[in-house]
Amino acid sequence: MTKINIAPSILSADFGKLALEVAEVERSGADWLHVDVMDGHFVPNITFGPLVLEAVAPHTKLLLDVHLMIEHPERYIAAFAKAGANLITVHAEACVHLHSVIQQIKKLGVKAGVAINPATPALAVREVIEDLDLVLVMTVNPGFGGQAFIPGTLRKISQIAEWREQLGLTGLHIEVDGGITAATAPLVVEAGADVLVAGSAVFGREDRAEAIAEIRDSLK
Ligand SMILES: O=C(CO)[C@@H](O)[C@H](O)COP(=O)(O)O
Ligand SMILES: [Co+2]
Repeated sequence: MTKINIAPSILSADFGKLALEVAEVERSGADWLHVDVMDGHFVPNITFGPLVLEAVAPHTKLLLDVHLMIEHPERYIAAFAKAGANLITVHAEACVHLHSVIQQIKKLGVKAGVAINPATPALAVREVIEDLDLVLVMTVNPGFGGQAFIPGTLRKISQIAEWREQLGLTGLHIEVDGGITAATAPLVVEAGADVLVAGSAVFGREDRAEAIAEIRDSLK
């Protein structure tokens, strides 16, 4: 059976006590920590940069999963790797030379992911899929937490899972991001996802252990 990883997104955490928030989701059964970087250009919202990641990194042993929603990600990859990123995901829509950006990430000894927006076809990752550690299928339009899951993204998850199977890419993760709750988690896992980002569904709840357990229980 495939292990399903739950990755709380710190976008919905209380930034005033970020280290405590991160420690709490780690104690509560999270597998990865999802770090949403937004630049106010690729997406309308602005979050944080490598300095905040560097401040968080010593407070957790969770895999640091950095989601770059920024233009020109190639300019910032080295800084995020140095700050402690274990996995860096760039958007296909933000990279003119996607293959080259993936190689840049891997040369730094960091795992590489490519994200696609709801309107971007799965084909956008097909030519590079064999070089990747992860494909991130956005299940909402990027920029904000707390949005509703877009059901039309399920067929893309299935398509990517089919390529994973056909090409024997057993180590390739399929991550989903946006609107993941105990209600939508079974649908995306059924389609082939194995990394579930959950922002508001975890940090929006008082009891984070209960929130993570509810998502896991929904998969039984
Ligand atoms: O990348 C993003 C948003 O652009 C996400 O990682 C959000 O943080 C997910 O939030 P929820 O939909 O789970 O509240
Ligand atoms: Co994200």
